Amino acid sequence: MFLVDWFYGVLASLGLWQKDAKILFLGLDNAGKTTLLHMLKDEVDTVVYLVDAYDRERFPESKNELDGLLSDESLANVPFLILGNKIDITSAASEDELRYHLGLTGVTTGKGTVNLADTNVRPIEVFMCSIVRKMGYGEGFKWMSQYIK
Ligand SMILES: Nc1nc2c(ncn2[C@@H]2O[C@H](COP(=O)(O)OP(=O)(O)OP(=O)(O)O)[C@@H](O)[C@H]2O)c(=O)[nH]1
Repeated sequence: MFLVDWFYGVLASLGLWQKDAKILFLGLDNAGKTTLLHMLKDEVDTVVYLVDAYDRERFPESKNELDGLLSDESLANVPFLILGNKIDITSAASEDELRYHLGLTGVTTGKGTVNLADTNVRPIEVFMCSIVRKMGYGEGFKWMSQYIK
């Protein structure tokens, strides 16, 4: 659902609305994907933020980037799904550890069905996953879907 909305947004902003197209943003590290995505963020209905839960060295960098997104006015009411990936690696960070390093302890809004419609609270939650093992992210997307109109 988020992908559909997101792609429609991207298509509209690129003048490709109602054209039959699937667009993939691909490129190596440092090619500029993130910068381009930042520029397209005004049409965004939800954000999925991926963190490598095994790469502890980059937690501070990941937190900085996340903080920047969370404080971006154009994303003020946008739900954030944080996916802590690579939990198939046994020494990957636990959910609590990841929450701590991302500054999310006590600030997430709750798993399951949580009605935030009449509040000013932005939905934000952490789900741990292993994308290669096809584990965990389904729950995250399900959680997120309740906040997409
Ligand atoms: N162990 C493990 N490795 C994973 C998992 N998901 C992805 N990877 C590996 O992590 C590496 C990076 O994955 P990518 O999908 O290329 O990551 P990316 O975010 O697109 O990276 P950039 O292109 O640099 O922006 C690859 O070697 C993947 O095989 C996972 O669930 N578990």
